[in-house]
Parts: sequence; C-alpha cells; structure tokens
Amino acid sequence: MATIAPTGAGGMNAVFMTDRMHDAIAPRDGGVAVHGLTRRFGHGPAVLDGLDLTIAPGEFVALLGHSGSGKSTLLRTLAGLDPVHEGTLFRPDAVSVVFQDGRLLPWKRVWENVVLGQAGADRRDRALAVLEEVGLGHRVDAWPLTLSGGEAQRAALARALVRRPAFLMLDEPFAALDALARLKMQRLVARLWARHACAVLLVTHDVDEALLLADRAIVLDHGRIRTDLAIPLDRPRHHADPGFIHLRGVLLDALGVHDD
Ligand SMILES: Nc1ncnc2c1ncn2[C@@H]1O[C@H](COP(=O)(O)OP(=O)(O)OP(=O)(O)O)[C@@H](O)[C@H]1O
Repeated sequence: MATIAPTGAGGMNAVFMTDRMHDAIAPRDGGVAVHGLTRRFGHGPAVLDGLDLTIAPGEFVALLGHSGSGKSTLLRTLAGLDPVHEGTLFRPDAVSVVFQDGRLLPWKRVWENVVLGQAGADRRDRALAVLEEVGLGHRVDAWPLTLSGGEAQRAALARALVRRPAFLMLDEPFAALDALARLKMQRLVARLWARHACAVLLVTHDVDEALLLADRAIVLDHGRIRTDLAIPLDRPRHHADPGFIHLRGVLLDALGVHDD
C-alpha cells in the first residue's frame, strides 16, 4: 500500500512512500530513485516488476527495450501521470516531459503553448528566450499546425525547458522525424543538456541515439532492468569510434539483436 508524503528538504519529494521506505535511498537534490516499483493493469502480468533505478542529478540515461517492455509506463509513473501502486519513488519537484507528438494546443500560438499555465507579466519574454534557445525565435507567433515536425518538437522542448526542470523526460521525441531533423534534434538536446545540467531520461528505440547522447543505457525487459550499461565515451561522440562500435554490439546483444 503506497502513501503520499513529502520529505520537504531541498525541494525533494518522496512522491509515494511505502512503510518500507528508508532515507538511505533518497537521492540528492535533482536525482531520481525508484525502489521495488511494480505496476499491473487489471489482473494482467506485471508491466513493471519490482524495478529499482537511480538517476544521479544531471545524469543522462537512455531507456531502451522492445515494444511492450514497460518504457512508457515507467516514464509516465516517474512523471506522476500514472499512480504508484507498489514501491517507492523519489524525484525532484521540477520535472518536465516531452512526448513523441509534442502535444501542442493548436488554438494557441507557439509562445503561448510554451508558457501555458505559467503566470507573470514576463511570460512572453520567457517564452521568447527559450524559443531562441531551441532555434525557433522566428516562429514565436506561429500557429502549431503550421510548424514542421522538427519545429513542433523544438517548441515542445522549449515548453519543457521553460519550467527549469531538474529532471527532463523525453519519450521517443525524435521518432517521427526524418533523418536530418533527427540528427539536428539530437545535437540540440546534447547542447541543452550541457547548458541546463538537468537529469534526463530518454526513451528511444535507437541504439546509436543512446550511445551518442547518454551517460548510461538501460535495457528494460518485461518490466525489469536487463542491462545497465555505462557509456564512458568522450563527447562529442562518433559512430566510427572503436569504443562506440563496441558498446553498440553490447547493447544490440542485450536487446537480442544479432548479425546474421
Ligand atoms: N493503460 C493501460 N491499460 C492496460 N495495459 C496497458 C496500459 N498501458 C500499457 N499497458 C500494457 O503495458 C505493457 C507495457 O506498455 P508500455 O507502453 O509501457 O511499453 P513500451 O515499452 O513503452 O512499448 P513501446 O516501445 O511500444 O512504446 C504493454 O503490454 C501494454 O499493452
């Protein structure tokens, strides 16, 4: 039985605690800690099965796994969009999520989407600043339906960043983009992460994307962590580096993908 209880200190919340909660598993400010997280839908099998995971403040973690392995369920739970039934979850108060489709409101201009739900006379200025940062300074007053797929994802990133998240979750944000737009977005995310110093959890099906961006790659399998792989490569990274090629092989093996 999970209960809700804030820990108070430094803006960290024990979002959900069980009676078995220990202070020792609470991360420092800006980090994430999950312990024994289990999620079922109805009477079905566990989609998340006693999952343990920590993400350090400022760490970039890629989350991989086959379709149905529980990636989106984990992300929704970390975002507070899906209830915790069993287990404990610590995360910062300031979290933002970017979904695959961006989810902009078509009846609001781009800048209004970015600061949706935010108060203050400087709302537009704040939107302008972050839209500049993601390379959308020229589309501030545009309507979302006139944006390209890449531009819409930049706007969604801007909306996430304007909230100054300590923890940013990205659910396959580049999946629907063409190869060039995808490459540009990957570079943008790498730059933004370096500048904002937030922890990032990136759900992706793309092994190379994980290796280009992340400090660690986690492979989920039937709601459990099958592989937790450090990626100790210098940045910027290159597909042709021997270390990159080696880790690609390790990750593909973990995903059960083999050369024929
Ligand atoms: N609201 C729900 N009701 C019932 N079952 C659900 C619900 N949400 C997810 N599931 C089931 O949980 C399992 C994990 O789904 P989830 O979307 O987390 O997987 P995923 O790894 O993100 O997959 P994909 O890579 O295809 O997005 C699937 O079997 C899915 O059918």
